[in-house]
Amino acid sequence: MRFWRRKPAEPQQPGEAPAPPPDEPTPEERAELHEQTGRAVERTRRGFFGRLGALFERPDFDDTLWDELEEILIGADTGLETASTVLDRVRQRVKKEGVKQSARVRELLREELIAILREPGETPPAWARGDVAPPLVILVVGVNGAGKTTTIAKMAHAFKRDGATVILGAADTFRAAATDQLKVWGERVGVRVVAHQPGADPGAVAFDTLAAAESSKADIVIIDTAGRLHTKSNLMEELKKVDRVIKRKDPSAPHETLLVLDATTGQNGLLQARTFTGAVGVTGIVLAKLDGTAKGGIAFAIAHELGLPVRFIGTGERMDDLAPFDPVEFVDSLLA
Ligand SMILES: Nc1nc2c(ncn2[C@@H]2O[C@H](COP(=O)(O)OP(=O)(O)OP(=O)(O)O)[C@@H](O)[C@H]2O)c(=O)[nH]1
Repeated sequence: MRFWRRKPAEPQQPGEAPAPPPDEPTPEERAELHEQTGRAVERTRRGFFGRLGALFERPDFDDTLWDELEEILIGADTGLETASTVLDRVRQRVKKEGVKQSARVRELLREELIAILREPGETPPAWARGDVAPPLVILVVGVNGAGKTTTIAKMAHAFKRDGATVILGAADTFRAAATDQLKVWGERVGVRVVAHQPGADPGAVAFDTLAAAESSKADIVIIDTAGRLHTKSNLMEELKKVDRVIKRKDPSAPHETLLVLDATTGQNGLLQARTFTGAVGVTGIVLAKLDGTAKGGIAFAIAHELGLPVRFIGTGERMDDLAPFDPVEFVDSLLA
């Protein structure tokens, strides 16, 4: 699956054709996305959404259907508010259309689940749009252990595969191990890592990473940050500072700020997300470890309650185990 798209050269003459629209995925890429998404939601599907099959097997339905649907959605960690919204919308349409067949309810449920995931809007991420002059800067935030470092490595690997030169910035200077871990991944992926001594100023690391990207004409910069939550206010101040340093170098950057959430923590992740979005302008979510949980319904809560798009899903521990998030693919895999 192609992730990154280079900014086309500026048109030579005024009036010359603008950049072409993003490439449509090839049938092979579609198949790959389908396989990866299916694998990532396997547990959620088996755990909760699998029960939908039996519900909709009956040709008609009665009022108990709504309670059962609510139980399934909440069980998968969509949260009460999001579950109620989806089901209210389905119910209204059922009433309006005078639906009698459960197969039609299933169709409406599918449509409303997709609509929820599309609520944050459908603007593609900066790396896929091809409208950012390099270096494209991605700031990555999230609590320790969420899967930040692994996700950064996976992203770097994917962008590199697409032909981009990538530089990583180890701005989690709080833990020496974090820098070491990023360096190990950098070597494995084959991308440069800019790092300072433990305890150094994370802003200085960000600054040097951008400078290195500029001088080497890199396409993409990904900056790792600290994620200790026990000194929350310090952490948020530190993140704000990193963000300011980046903006001083390039006022349009960071072009994306991604919050990595551990999908296995379900609704807890939502609370974390609120803390981070309050401090830095998060533009998207990465749901790491989606393959390891039956709580994949959290994706609906993220879209509906935070209004943030999910950009990537973690589908396993290997370098290739990262997939772009596709609302239709996601819902169809859950309902399969
Ligand atoms: N199954 C699965 N495991 C994952 C995924 N992403 C990360 N992990 C695992 O989750 C653990 C934590 O990942 P890290 O990348 O070290 O997490 P981090 O947020 O950088 O944590 P710190 O380095 O402690 O800040 C590792 O064992 C990863 O292999 C995923 O998508 N699926």
